[in-house]
Amino acid sequence: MTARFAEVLVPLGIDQPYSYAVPDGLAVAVGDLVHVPLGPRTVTGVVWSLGATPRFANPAKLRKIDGRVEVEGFRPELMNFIEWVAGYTVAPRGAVLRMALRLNENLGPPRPRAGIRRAGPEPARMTAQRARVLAALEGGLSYGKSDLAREVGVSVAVIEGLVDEGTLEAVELAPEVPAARPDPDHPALALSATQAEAAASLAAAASRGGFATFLLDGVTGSGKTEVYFEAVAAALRRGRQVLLLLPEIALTTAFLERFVKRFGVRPAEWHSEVPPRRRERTWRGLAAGDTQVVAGARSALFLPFRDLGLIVVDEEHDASYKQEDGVAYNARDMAVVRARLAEVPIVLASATPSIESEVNARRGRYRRLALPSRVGGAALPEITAIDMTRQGPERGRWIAPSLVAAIEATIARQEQALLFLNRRGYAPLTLCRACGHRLRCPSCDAWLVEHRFRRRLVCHHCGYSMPRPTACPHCQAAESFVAVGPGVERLAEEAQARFPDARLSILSSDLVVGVERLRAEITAIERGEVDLVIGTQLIAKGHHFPRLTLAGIVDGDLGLAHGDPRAAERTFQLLHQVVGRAGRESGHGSGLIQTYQPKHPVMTALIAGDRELFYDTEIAARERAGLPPFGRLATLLVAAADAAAAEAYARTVAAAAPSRDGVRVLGPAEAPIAVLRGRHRVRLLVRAARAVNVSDYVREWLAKVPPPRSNVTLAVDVDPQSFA
Ligand SMILES: Nc1ncnc2c1ncn2[C@@H]1O[C@H](COP(=O)(O)OP(=O)(O)OP(=O)(O)O)[C@@H](O)[C@H]1O
Ligand SMILES: [Zn+2]
Repeated sequence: MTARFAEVLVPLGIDQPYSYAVPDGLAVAVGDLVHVPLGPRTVTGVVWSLGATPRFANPAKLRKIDGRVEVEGFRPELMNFIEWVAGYTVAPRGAVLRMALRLNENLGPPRPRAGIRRAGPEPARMTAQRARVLAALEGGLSYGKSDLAREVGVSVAVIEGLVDEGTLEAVELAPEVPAARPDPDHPALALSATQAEAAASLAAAASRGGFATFLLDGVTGSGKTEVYFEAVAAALRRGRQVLLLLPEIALTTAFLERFVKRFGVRPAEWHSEVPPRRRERTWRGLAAGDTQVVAGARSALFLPFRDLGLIVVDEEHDASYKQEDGVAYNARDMAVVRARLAEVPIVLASATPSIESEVNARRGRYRRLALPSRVGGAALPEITAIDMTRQGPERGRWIAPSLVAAIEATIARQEQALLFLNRRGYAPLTLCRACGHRLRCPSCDAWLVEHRFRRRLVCHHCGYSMPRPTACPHCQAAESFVAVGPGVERLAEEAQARFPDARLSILSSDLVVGVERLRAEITAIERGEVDLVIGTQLIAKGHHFPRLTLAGIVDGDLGLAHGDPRAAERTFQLLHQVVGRAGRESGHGSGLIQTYQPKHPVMTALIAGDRELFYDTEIAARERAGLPPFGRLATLLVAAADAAAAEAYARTVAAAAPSRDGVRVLGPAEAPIAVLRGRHRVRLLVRAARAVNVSDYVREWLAKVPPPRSNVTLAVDVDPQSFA
C-alpha cells in the first residue's frame, strides 16, 4: 500500500515537518527529496515520515507534493544526524536540514555545459589577462567557461570579450565523466616504525567498521597525514566513503598533492571556493556512491554519504570548526556524533589537541595513538622567550634586536625565517595627537584598523571602511593622526627597512586576494623563493616549508588579553603550531617568542617544550572552575538596534529561567563586543554541572519565554567557544 500523506521537513527555520498529500501515482519513500508548495513558492524538502493520516489540518485541504527530485534520498543515518544536531544545538530541524541541502536550487536535471576553445587569430589588442586565457587553451584544449576564468584568474567577461572578437568560440562540452577512483593500492611512502604501528591500528578499525574515536596525537611534522591515509585506504578497500575535514581547506594545495601521491587522484573538495556546479556534482556523487573521498571544510559534515566508512578531522583543535552564525555547532564534536550514528571510526588528529579531546584520551574514552617524533628524526624547535620588558626594541619598532640578529643569521645561511603576528592591517588603533580622539567603527564597539595597502580604515568586525581622514573629526586638527601598535603591514615595513636584500612574502588574507594567488604564494615559499615570510594565522596551519628554520612570534601575548575561558588554550595551540613550522626538514629549527609575560604558564610550557605541563595546568584550572569539559556552558545572546530594547528583553528572558540543581544563570550582562553591526548585545550565560543536559534545560527555558519583538533577536550557543 502506498502512503497517502507525507510529513516533509523544509530547509527553513522551522522545527516541525509540514503535512502534504502524496498525489496518486507518485511513489515516495522516507528520505526522498521532494518539491513542495510552501506559501507562494516551491521549496525542496525531505520526506521525514509517511503515514495513512496527516499530523496536521484537514486532509481535504492539504496541498500536494509537486514531485520527487531525481537524486538519491537521504539515508536514515543522515536524518538521525540532523535530528541529533538540532536537539543538541537547540536549533529548528529545518535550519539544520538547510545545511545539508545547501544547493537545493541546483538539483535540477544535469544541464549542458558551455565550453570554450580557440577558433581564430589573436585579438587586435593583447593584454596580460587575454594572454593567460590563450595560453591555457593552447593545444586545442577546451574548457568550461567559468572553470577557465577561475583557473587563470580572470573574469568571465575577459573570455566573453575574446568570443566576441572571434578568437575563441563557445562549444557544448560532453557531460563530465565521473572522476577516477582513489586507488588504495597506489604505491605509498614507506612509513617509519611508529607511523606504521599507528597506521595499522587505524586501518584495522576502518576495516572492522564500528564506532571508535582515535586521537592521533603527533608532534608537528610527525607525518600524521600519511598515517591517517592508511585508514582512508582501508575504508576504500571495503568500498566505503571517507569524509576528511580540514581547516582552511582552500589553502591546502600541498594536502591535495599528497593525497594524489598516495591515491593517484585528487579527492573531491567541498568549501565555499568550489564553484556551485562542481559542488553539485560532488553532492550527487556522494549520494549515489560514485564519489569516494571528500575533503572539506566544516560544512562537509552534512553531506549525504551513501555509505560512510570513516571520518578524519585534521587539526581537530582548530577554532574554525566552530560555526557561530545561524546554527551554532562545533564540527569536531558533531563529527564524533555522526561517526557514532553511522557506526564508523573517527580519527581526530592534532599536535595540540583541544582540552576536551585530551581529557577524553586521558580517561580512555578516546584511543590515543602517539607519534612522539618528527619524520626522519628531525629535532623539535628550540624555543626561547624574548622578555620585552628588558630586551625589547626601541620605540616605534616591533622586532627586538635578538630576533633581528636571528633573522639575519638565518637568511645568511640561505634558510627561511617566519615572522608571525596575528593582526591584519597596518595598525590596530589610530588616534589624534592633539585631542586623543580614537577612530572607531560607527556601528561596532571596536577601533578602526588602518590598512595602508588599501588606504583605508577598516572595521574587522563588520567590514565597514573609510578613507583615512585628513583632519580629526573631533578637534579638527589637521594631519594629527598617529598609528598605534603594529599589524602585519607595519611589521613588513620594518622588515623591509631592516633586511633590504631579503625576498619578503607577506601573507594576510586581505593582502593576497583570492585563493589561487594565495596558493601560488604558498607554493613559492615551499620552493624556497622567499627568505622572510610575514604573516597572520594563515601561515600557521599545516604548512610544510622545507627551508624554514626560524619562527619569530612578534606578540606572544596577543591572544592572552581576552577574558575568554579558552584564551590560554588557544594561545598555546597557535604559538605551538607557528613554531612547529620551523626546522621540519633541517632538524635545527628555533622559535623566538616576544612576550611581556615570560612567566605566564603558556610561555613557560612552550619554552620548556613541555606540552604535558601545559595540559596538566590547564586541565586542573578548568576542573577547579567547573569549566568545560568538567562543566557545561551555553550562552543566550540578545541583540537589538536599541540598547534599552535588548536589555529589557534580556531581563524578560532571565526572569523565565527555570531553577534547577546544578545550573546557574549569570547575567544579563553586556557582551564584550557590546555593539556589533549596529546591534546592542546582551548576554546570559548558563553554567551547569556536567551531568546536566543543557540543551534540554535551554529548550525548556525558551518554551517559557515570550517571543522577541520583531527587531530583537535571541541566539543560543551550546558549548560557546569564545565569549566575544
Ligand atoms: N614515512 C615518511 N617518509 C618520508 N616522508 C614522510 C613520511 N611521512 C611523512 N612524510 C613527510 O613529512 C612531512 C611532514 O608530514 P605531515 O605534514 O603529515 O606532518 P604533521 O604531523 O601533519 O605536521 P603538522 O601537525 O605540523 O602539520 C610531509 O612533507 C610528509 O610528506
Ligand atoms: Zn564595525
